[in-house]
Amino acid sequence: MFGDVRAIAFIEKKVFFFCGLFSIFLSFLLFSAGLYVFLLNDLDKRTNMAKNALSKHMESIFAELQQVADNSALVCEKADIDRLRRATFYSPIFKEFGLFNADFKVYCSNLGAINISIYKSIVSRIENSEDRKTVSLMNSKTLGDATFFAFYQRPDGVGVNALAPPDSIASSINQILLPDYVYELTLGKQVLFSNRNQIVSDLIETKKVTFDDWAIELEVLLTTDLYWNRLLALLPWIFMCWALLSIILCTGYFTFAYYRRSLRHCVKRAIKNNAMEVYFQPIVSLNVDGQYEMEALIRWHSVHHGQVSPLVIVDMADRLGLIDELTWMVIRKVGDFYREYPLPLSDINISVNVDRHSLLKETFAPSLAGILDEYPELKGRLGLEVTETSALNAIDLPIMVSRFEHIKALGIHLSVDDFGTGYAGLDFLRRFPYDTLKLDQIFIASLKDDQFTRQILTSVTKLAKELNMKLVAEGVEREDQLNAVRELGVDRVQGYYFCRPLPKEQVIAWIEEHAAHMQQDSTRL
Ligand SMILES: Nc1nc2c(ncn2[C@@H]2O[C@@H]3COP(=O)(O)O[C@H]4[C@@H](O)[C@H](n5cnc6c(=O)[nH]c(N)nc65)O[C@@H]4COP(=O)(O)O[C@H]3[C@H]2O)c(=O)[nH]1
Repeated sequence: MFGDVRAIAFIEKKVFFFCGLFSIFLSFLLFSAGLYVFLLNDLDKRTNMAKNALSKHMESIFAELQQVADNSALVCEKADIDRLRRATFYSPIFKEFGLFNADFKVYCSNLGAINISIYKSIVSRIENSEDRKTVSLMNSKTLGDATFFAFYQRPDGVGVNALAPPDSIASSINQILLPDYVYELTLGKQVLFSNRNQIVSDLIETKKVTFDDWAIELEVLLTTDLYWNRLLALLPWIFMCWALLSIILCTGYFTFAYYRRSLRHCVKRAIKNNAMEVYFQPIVSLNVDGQYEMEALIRWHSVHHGQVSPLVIVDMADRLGLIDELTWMVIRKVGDFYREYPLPLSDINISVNVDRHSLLKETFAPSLAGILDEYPELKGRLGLEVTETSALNAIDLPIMVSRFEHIKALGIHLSVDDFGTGYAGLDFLRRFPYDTLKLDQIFIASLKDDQFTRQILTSVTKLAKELNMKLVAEGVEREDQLNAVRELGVDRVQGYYFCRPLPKEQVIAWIEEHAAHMQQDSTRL
């Protein structure tokens, strides 16, 4: 087994290279596509988190304003100014608080009494707002050009405004979005915060959310820079994935290759793909009629296992549960042979080997009838050779007899193959309607020198004649064997003496040559 694995590994050296190449491609594909999807999701998630954080921040801002408004009156005395100062001191973001009246005049601030009118555009926004709140970005003397203003007016007209640097609003979302994402926070048309100027690469995706209550818009940008930086950080993982995938792919490949090269799989595939060949061996008649028959024998040259013995094929097919498929394949090939050479084969019967267990199956005869319909040229010419490998029990015996009758009714000739090697006793011959008895080659080999074998074969020959069965001697290789079987009264001979099993074209050539010889012999007589 290990020798085989090493052989495969040697032949398939380049597999390592391709597995490695494919794995690295796959690892990069997995990680780059995965990262892309992850970042898109993350952008979505983080933008929504930022939106929630900003909403909460705005709520806390107005809660602060509401608290200051609740404690204020329409006066601006020292106590009021001190209160506003305290509010400023304790406020996390506001740097200035002011109070305004129902006419939208700011009359008091933490710096002292003042008198400033609120812009009309702001007034109308407060008036149009359901809960009388609004925010704005305006110029302020203390905090500069773009100062964040928040306004809240109590139902009785007393209102509070507060000023904060614009980036204090953005601070609530910085933790969520920075440093990964570039974002821009705008209020109306003005920018509260933006780090857009940091963008040096292309954009992959932009996500926008708006806060309709405050005319605030948040735009979060996913840049290719972030993508590549993250991918670079994932390099160690990509290499680990590459190594792992390479191992998995190579192991998978070699296991698969080993399995594909196993005899089991090769036999299975060859039967399924009809990839085996059938050779034909003539069975020559010793009578003057010169009539002969042929036996179809399976042959298979496997790419991985070379020439495989028919006995091994049959055994493996049996173990794989494909013995019937093998039989049907051989019979169909015999049918094709008749179709291809109708004239030379017109008077020749061909027999096929069949496993006895197949014959016991109820489906065997109907399937065979189906093939005979498919190949009418087989009718009356097909024979089956059955080897007796085990004794039939009392249950199987009557079943077998009825199966035999069914098969014979289809016009099929039946032969006992390898007679003498199995359990087929003389009583067995009387019970079954066999047409032909084939004497196993083991007897023929020892016939000349072994008195005992000669005696057995003499009585078997006698019985076969009594039962009106044809006799075939298998494995006749030499002339002395031929003379010995002739003396016994055997009328047909199969063996290398006449012809080895041949592929179809060669056996047709043999038939034509043999016919020519017969012709010459008969004219000489
Ligand atoms: N030494 C010697 N051998 C000779 C001589 N003349 C013929 N043979 C060989 O004897 C075997 C005769 O076939 P079998 O007894 O049915 O024995 C067959 C048969 O039982 C089985 N087999 C072959 N083809 C099939 C098939 O299609 N289906 C099934 N179920 N079994 C098959 O495999 C066995 C072996 O087949 P093969 O190797 O083709 O061997 C063949 C044939 O090549 C000879 O003069 N000397």
